[in-house]
Amino acid sequence: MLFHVRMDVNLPPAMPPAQAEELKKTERELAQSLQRSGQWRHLWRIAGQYANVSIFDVAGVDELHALLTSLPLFPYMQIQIMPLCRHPSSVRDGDA
Ligand SMILES: O=C(O)C[C@H]1C=CC(=O)O1
Repeated sequence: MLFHVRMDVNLPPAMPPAQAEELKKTERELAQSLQRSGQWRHLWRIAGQYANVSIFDVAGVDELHALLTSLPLFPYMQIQIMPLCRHPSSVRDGDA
């Protein structure tokens, strides 16, 4: 099942820079691992914002929830989720 997810990151201004860098590093490693496994299908930066638009390919909402809450930056993100289904006019076969 595909989900469109928008994540807006808001790190507290008072967070020590070294802690922020460590969080971003561990987030990057996990995000890249999930991309290689195919669960995190697309990852795009929203221009000019500390935010991304992503497409996840997971079994369902429970797996998506577990994945998102496992992200190191999860406590500092606002997340919007849109479940996707195939558009009848899409010329692509399969999903996305
Ligand atoms: O930078 C972000 O958009 C937040 C998060 C998503 C992937 C990653 O490496 O960090």
